[in-house]
Amino acid sequence: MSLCFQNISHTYEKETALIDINLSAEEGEILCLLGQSGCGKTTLLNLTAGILPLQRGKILLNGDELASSNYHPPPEKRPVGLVFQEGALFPHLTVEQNIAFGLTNKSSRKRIVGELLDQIGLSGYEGRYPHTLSGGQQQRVAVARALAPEPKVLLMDEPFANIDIMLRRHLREEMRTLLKARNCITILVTHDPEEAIETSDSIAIMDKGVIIQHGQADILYEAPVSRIAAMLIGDGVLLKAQRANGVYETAFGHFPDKWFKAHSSVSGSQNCEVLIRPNQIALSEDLSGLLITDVRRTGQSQLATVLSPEGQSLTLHVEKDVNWQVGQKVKLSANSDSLIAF
Ligand SMILES: Nc1ncnc2c1ncn2[C@@H]1O[C@H](COP(=O)(O)OP(=O)(O)OP(=O)(O)O)[C@@H](O)[C@H]1O
Repeated sequence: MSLCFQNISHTYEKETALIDINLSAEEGEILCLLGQSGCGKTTLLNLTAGILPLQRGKILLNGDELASSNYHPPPEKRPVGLVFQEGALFPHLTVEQNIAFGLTNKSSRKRIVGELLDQIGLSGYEGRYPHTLSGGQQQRVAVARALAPEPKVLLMDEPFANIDIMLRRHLREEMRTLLKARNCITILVTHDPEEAIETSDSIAIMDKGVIIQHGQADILYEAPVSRIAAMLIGDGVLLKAQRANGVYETAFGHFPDKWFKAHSSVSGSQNCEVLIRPNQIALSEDLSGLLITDVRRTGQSQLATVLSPEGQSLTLHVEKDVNWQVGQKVKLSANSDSLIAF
């Protein structure tokens, strides 16, 4: 089974929300749409769910049309489940009635609800009403309700956004296990990079209605196609530079070409930005170098702030093998040839 978006574009009156989206996900895959507010994530979900009619392009499920510009089945006729930011459970229905809401076959109802309650860890909560549940429990019930009719596609729009951070991590793990067991295709919308990395199998990074990069988190981390992609996935700082004669001149020293990935070096002479991920740069003592003005030990690494001769500050994650101190003077060097520039 696969879900395929082909040449999807969408415009709201004057505003273009999606431009020529091409994307696909396979059976059992959790695909995350990651991007800043307003980049078009919810619009793509709504087109898939049937909340919005498709204006251009096609959505195919296993090769068959799920929707196109002249085929628009209503949401209830699509094999698609939907979970919103707020569970939106029916307040007057019990947990059991909420989960069973979309089930038509009475004989299998009890069994399906029982199995789902077990999987979401809420067995015994059948008769409770939504207002007596915590936020996390309500979201679990919302997911169970969406999964009960066994949709082929599950759409989740920031489902953990209103849940506190500790529980959110736990819930993400739980949901990933549940979704993998169900084997449906999940599209998860988030603007939280950590959630995208930890929950999904692949990530589509969106910006201004366009998918700028799609792939596994590690590829996106190591080889982002642009500064926006770089800053959306993983920690890092961007440092202004000018490249000339095989050297990137920065306020914090000269970075030679050999510190950079071969294919990602900016060519010729030009202004650019160097991406520095945690632990890509090492410090070494240099009495005529950059002054360390602050050091914080984070457990995994050290956050060291250095001052350029012109008074600019740069804070970097550096290895914790040397305990750097405020007042020491240092120079920067690359730990490997893995820097990239845009
Ligand atoms: N009903 C609407 N009418 C007009 N413009 C809309 C409508 N819905 C969304 N838009 C616009 O379309 C663009 C994409 O919106 P969308 O809600 O899809 O983005 P998003 O990435 O989901 O944002 P967020 O993360 O804030 O939910 C935005 O510029 C938004 O202002």
